[in-house]
Parts: sequence; structure tokens; C-alpha cells
Amino acid sequence: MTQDEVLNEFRAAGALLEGHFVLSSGLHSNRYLQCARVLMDPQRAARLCAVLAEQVRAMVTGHIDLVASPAMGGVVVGYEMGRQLGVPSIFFERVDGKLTLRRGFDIAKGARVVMVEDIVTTGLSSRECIEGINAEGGVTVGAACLIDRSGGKADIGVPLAALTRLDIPTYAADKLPPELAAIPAIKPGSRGLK
Ligand SMILES: O=P(O)(O)OC[C@H]1O[C@H](OP(=O)(O)OP(=O)(O)O)[C@H](O)[C@@H]1O
Ligand SMILES: O=C(O)c1cc(=O)[nH]c(=O)[nH]1
Ligand SMILES: [Mg+2]
Repeated sequence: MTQDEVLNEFRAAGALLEGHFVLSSGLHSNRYLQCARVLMDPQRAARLCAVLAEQVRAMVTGHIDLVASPAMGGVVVGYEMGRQLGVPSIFFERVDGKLTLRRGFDIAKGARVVMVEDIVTTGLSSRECIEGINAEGGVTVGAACLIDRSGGKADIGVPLAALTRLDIPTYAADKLPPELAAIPAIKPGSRGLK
């Protein structure tokens, strides 16, 4: 799938947003990829994840036991990736800020796990989820996301498959370009929500 084809799916879903956004990392950006709008269409989700699952199969040597994702953004894409890879899918959710397994989910010791995210920006959420997987006794054999918007610069410590990589600028809150500072910021994600 070419980058244009991936972005056309996002465009068709109304998921390529422009404005002033505060990201999960606290960095600011003039663009936001609203994956929830992409994944709300089961057929579109299946189309995209079929391609991503193929990439994961080619990337990971050996078998895969489980997909694990960080909530919220990772839940739907993780489920569809589990379906495409033929393995169960579980998610970590934040309890007092820490990604935690709840709802009776567990990871068998030595299970070979693929961490699945919707978006990678700094890679912090992915690294937190991988830490959680490994702390539960799993072995993270690879990772996948719909879009790596770090342009491939984020290092999450395991190989990362992505439908496409974009290099989208981000800014610290005290280093905003004037055109961004002039627009009120919104924070679409759920990290830190009260
Ligand atoms: O690579 P990073 O810098 O960590 O940014 C990407 C993360 O940010 C978003 O989640 P967010 O924390 O906004 O919460 P959500 O998934 O609940 O929307 C997205 O779903 C990724 O998890
Ligand atoms: O970094 C983020 O929080 C982020 C960026 C983006 O484009 N989309 C998203 O869902 N999260
Ligand atoms: Mg998230």
C-alpha cells in the first residue's frame, strides 16, 4: 500500500485534522491523525490491518501468541490485528497514569507478543506498553502501528511495522511558531484526562 493510498483512507474517513493540538507527549502540532475515525468503519479497519498484519508476519521471525495494545487508541486496531493474525488481543489501560492489565487479562510466561498502537509520535506510549508486556512475563517480538509520525525516528526498542511513516513537526509548549500560538489548542487524546 503506498503512502498516498494510506492517506486517502485517512482523508476519506475525515481523520486528517489541521489546527492546534496538544499531543499525548505534551508536544504541540498543527496536524492530528484521528485514528478513531478511520477505525469506526469495520471494512476500512480490516483493509488497513490486513496490510499491516502482512508486514508484521514478514518482520517477526517465529510465531506470535498474542497482541497487546495501550488503551484507548490501541484497542480497536489491536483487536483487528489480533483477528488478522489469528491470535487473541488484550489491552492495557491507565490506572493512576500507569498502563495496567485489568478485566481478567493476563500474559502467559514467555508468550510472544506483538504490541499494537494506532499512532507513534515520540514512542513513549509504545515503550510504556512494551514495559508492561515484559513485566507481565511476555516477550515483545515486534510492534506495529497504523502511522509512525516520527518519520522513523522514534526508538521503541523493538522492530516497528507501520503502514506509512510521516515526519510531522512537533513543538514544545514554549517554542510555538506564531501561527500556532494564535489558535486555541485542543487535546484530543485521553492521557491525563480527569
Ligand atoms: O508516541 P506517543 O508520543 O506516546 O504518542 C502516541 C500516543 O498518543 C495517543 O494516545 P493518547 O495518550 O493521546 O491517549 P488515547 O490513546 O487514549 O487517545 C496515541 O493513541 C498513542 O498512544
Ligand atoms: O501524539 C499524539 O498524541 C497523537 C498524534 C496524532 O496524530 N494522533 C493521535 O491519535 N495521537
Ligand atoms: Mg493512545
